[in-house]
Amino acid sequence: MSLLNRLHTGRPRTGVGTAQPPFVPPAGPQRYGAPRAAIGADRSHSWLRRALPIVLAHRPAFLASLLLSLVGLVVQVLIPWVLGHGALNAIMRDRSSITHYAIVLVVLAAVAAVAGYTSRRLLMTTAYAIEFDLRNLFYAHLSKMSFSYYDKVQSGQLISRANSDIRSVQAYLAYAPFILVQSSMAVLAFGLMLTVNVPLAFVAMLTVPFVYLAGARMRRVMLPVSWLIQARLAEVATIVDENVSGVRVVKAFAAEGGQLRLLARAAERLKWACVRDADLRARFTPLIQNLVQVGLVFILLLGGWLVIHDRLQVGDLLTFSLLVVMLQAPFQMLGQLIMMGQRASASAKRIYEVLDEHPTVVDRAGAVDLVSSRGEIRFESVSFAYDEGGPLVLDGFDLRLNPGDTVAVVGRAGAGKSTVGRLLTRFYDVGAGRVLVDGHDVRDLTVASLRSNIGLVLDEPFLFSASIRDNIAYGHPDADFGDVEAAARSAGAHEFIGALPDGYDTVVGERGYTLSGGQRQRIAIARALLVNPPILVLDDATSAIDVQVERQIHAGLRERLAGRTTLVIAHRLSTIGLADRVALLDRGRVIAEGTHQELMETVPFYQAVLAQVASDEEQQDRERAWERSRPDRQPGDAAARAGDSWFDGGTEPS
Ligand SMILES: Nc1ncnc2c1ncn2[C@@H]1O[C@H](COP(=O)(O)OP(=O)(O)OP(=O)(O)O)[C@@H](O)[C@H]1O
Repeated sequence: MSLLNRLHTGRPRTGVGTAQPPFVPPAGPQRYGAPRAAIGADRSHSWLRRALPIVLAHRPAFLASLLLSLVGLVVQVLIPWVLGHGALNAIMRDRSSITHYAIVLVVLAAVAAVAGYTSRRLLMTTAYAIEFDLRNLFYAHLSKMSFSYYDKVQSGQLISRANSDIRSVQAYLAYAPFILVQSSMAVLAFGLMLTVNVPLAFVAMLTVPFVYLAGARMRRVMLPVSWLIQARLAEVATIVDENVSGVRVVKAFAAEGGQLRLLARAAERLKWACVRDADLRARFTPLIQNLVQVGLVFILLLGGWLVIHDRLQVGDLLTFSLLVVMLQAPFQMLGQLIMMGQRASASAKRIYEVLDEHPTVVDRAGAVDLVSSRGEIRFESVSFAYDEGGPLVLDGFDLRLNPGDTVAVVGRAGAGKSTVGRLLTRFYDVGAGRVLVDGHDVRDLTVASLRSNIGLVLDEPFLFSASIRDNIAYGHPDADFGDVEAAARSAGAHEFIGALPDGYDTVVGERGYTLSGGQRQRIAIARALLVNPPILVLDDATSAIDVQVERQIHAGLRERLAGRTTLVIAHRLSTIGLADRVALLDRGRVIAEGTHQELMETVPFYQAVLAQVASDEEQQDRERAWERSRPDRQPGDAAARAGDSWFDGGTEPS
């Protein structure tokens, strides 16, 4: 039994089923699961309120941490109070009581230490759990977004939002309540002051309204700067990302200098924003922190006067001075909290900008699964533009493929050939008309089931930094080695893979750049064949393969294509040979259909298109010759690099 047939057994040949229920994370400990909560959907709410469900999802550990921090705090505040009393008692009344007070102080210090450690440990764990949830949420959202979204965004922007923005939101969500609890030390200290001397307690707090005013001003001026920093961090990330992904183009054009200047300019702009931020911090932070010290001056003045006039005990004055110093730490933290809050607010808005975008291609209510398609495809009066109100790429496009047909779509460059394949797979939805598979509008089918019935091979295949075997088995990870090898043979890849140092275990470099363009394409064809889809779309899938090798691949493919519906987006003369029928595309519609021979004989425009294709091929041949002469294609290097130990500091979770 062939691989093709084997993979089909056990499933009905054709039909539709009910839509799959939404993904439910597996039960049990959520170590690597879906995020525990989502960001609030109401955009009119503040960023903090929208983020609250994520924090609340970690309530037990979070509350325990806050409670312990409160315990530690109360004990810390009690220490000066006990000290003041101890001093007073020992000096004025009973000297022997000093031992008793010393023991109480040691016990209090021990309780404060244990509570402090445990609360911090719990807080850190919660902080990273929040970060984990935020990042998963962000990635899960990105994975749902449609192609039209990725057409517009820069990957550097997304990377920066997934990293530094999430980090600053996490820091605030986790630490703000902790800092607020710590700041309640000020309230406790004030309460104790009131029990000692009421007028003196109010004098100690004289400067607090000024602290509030300075804090409010600081918040106002820091928000735009925080936003600017995050935006410029993303700008730098984008340039670095483009330089790394596009390093071959940069080097081919000897444009390193220009790119460095571009990066330096972005880094300079980032530096300016950071310095502005530091300047504002330097102005406001000491002001907020030291206003409290001014209170100490008033305590000493009034307290000293009261002691001299026997209206206050020396021990009470000592307690007061210690309590005023205790006020300082919360106010220091308050300054920090304001800064963190401004950065988190800017970052949250940048994250929400992504999360508030909705995918345009989604499962409709009542969508059904396409199960083992027969492979009947129809495009009916399809019109499509990439941008709303933009030029129509397809305009009244009609095409029919019966089960088992192999049809090539041919047209000038930019005529819309690849767009036809993208509409079939619902990378985009049609503007008007319908695309039908087995008689079902593709919009009435679940996206996942539709795509699992279609194998798509693109002219620029993306390979992952993994072994060749894993790359081929990407869509079918459980496939046994025999099937992987059979798919590779059909794609004409087996021989060159066998010649690599580690054969199928050879790890390819990022995006598969350690292989030639033609080798990458053959692996991509094998990857699609292994999934064994009833429908195959070959979008210029052999463009980088020598004509000789392509002929061999065609022989293997023909065997595989039998009984399967194949749409060939043909940019090459030789590829057209794979098809039984050709559809000629011009100005968004099919203007002629027939065999290659019929069109050659009867349609002069077809001849003109093929003449253009031939001239493009010559250019591609020249580029391929250059690619072959590149010195940086060393498959063995990638394997060696992949074997490098990158982490020695512990055991990573598997
Ligand atoms: N993601 C996109 N966003 C906006 N316009 C696009 C997008 N992709 C393609 N286009 C435009 O749509 C038109 C058709 O593109 P398509 O890739 O389908 O043409 P093609 O016939 O396959 O071209 P080629 O033979 O050069 O690969 C082109 O004008 C192209 O500029």
